[in-house]
Amino acid sequence: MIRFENVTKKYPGTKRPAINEMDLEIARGEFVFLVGASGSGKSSCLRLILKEEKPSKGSIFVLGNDLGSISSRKIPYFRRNLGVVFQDFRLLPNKTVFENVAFTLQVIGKSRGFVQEAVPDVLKMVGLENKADRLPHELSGGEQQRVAIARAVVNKPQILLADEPTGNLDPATSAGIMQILERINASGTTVLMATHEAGIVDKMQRRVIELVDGVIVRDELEGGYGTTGVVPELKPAVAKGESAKAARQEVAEVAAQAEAETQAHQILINTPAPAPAPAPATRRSHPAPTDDADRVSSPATGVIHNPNADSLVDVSDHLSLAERLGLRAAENPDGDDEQSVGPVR
Ligand SMILES: Nc1ncnc2c1ncn2[C@@H]1O[C@H](COP(=O)(O)OP(=O)(O)OP(=O)(O)O)[C@@H](O)[C@H]1O
Repeated sequence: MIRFENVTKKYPGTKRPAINEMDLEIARGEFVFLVGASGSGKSSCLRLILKEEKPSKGSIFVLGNDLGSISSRKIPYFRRNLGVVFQDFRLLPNKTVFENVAFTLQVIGKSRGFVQEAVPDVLKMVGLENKADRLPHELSGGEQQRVAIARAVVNKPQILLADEPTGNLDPATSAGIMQILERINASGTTVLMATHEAGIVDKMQRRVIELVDGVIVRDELEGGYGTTGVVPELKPAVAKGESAKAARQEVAEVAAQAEAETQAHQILINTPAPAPAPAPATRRSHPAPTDDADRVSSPATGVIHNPNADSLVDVSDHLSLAERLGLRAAENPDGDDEQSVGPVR
């Protein structure tokens, strides 16, 4: 489902690569934590999967697509199979909960009937069915993140990428978010989550991939947050699951060795855990969603236009979000006027 083959990513002007000769395979339906110190390459990994960044070397395959062969014009279509959740929620401040979630579907041209059915369903799934008319600043941080998750999964993506989704939330709220992500995973969506939250990783006991300086140093099938530097560097195999199995064996050996040393020297080792706060916005009244089945966008004007409707919806202030969510191409490299937002295939 996701495969990295000898992938290196080096940003211009940097001395060492953010991702260094990485081999990785994630199968359909897995729940995978990406852990590692700040700067170890977690976000770079997610951006490469989203094709927000190109590898300097190597190949990346996602959902059967070789990302190197997807043209810029096709990227928004590719990204419709991927949901993304960020630490800072990235909601549209002047739109209600319903509108924030509906926006994703409207931009990709779903009909009003579809929107009216899908949005309440997904809001129910995240427990916000009674807050559909609230604006983001009228919600708690946890509720805002639940809206962001609803928005990410309303189009039933095959893969959900989450970059520190609990980073701004307290532990109890984070636990609620993790339950939602588990439910989404149980329904068949593959989840890849970058996190620093040791407590969450330890509790869930899912596959854990640990990065140090852009290199996978641990790939454990049912792992905890772990302790960077204790586990020796691994050479992950390309074949599915091989690296995880190898990691498990290595970890077991290291654990046995550590246990023996601990007994011999009577050494006690302690581990800590973190948690910080959220962000708000402003109000504007909102119309009911319009029929967007034939809606197209003009990258030049930043306006979504439904040729069958009387009105234009100005989304110029939302373009970067649409781009970020992969719903609209940032630019048309072919230089023609072909629209990058269109009907679902
Ligand atoms: N756009 C960029 N230009 C140059 N260097 C970058 C860029 N993005 C990331 N880097 C560098 O690449 C390395 C990996 O960064 P990345 O954001 O992937 O790490 P991370 O593990 O997600 O960190 P954090 O946990 O702090 O979010 C870091 O050294 C970072 O400074």
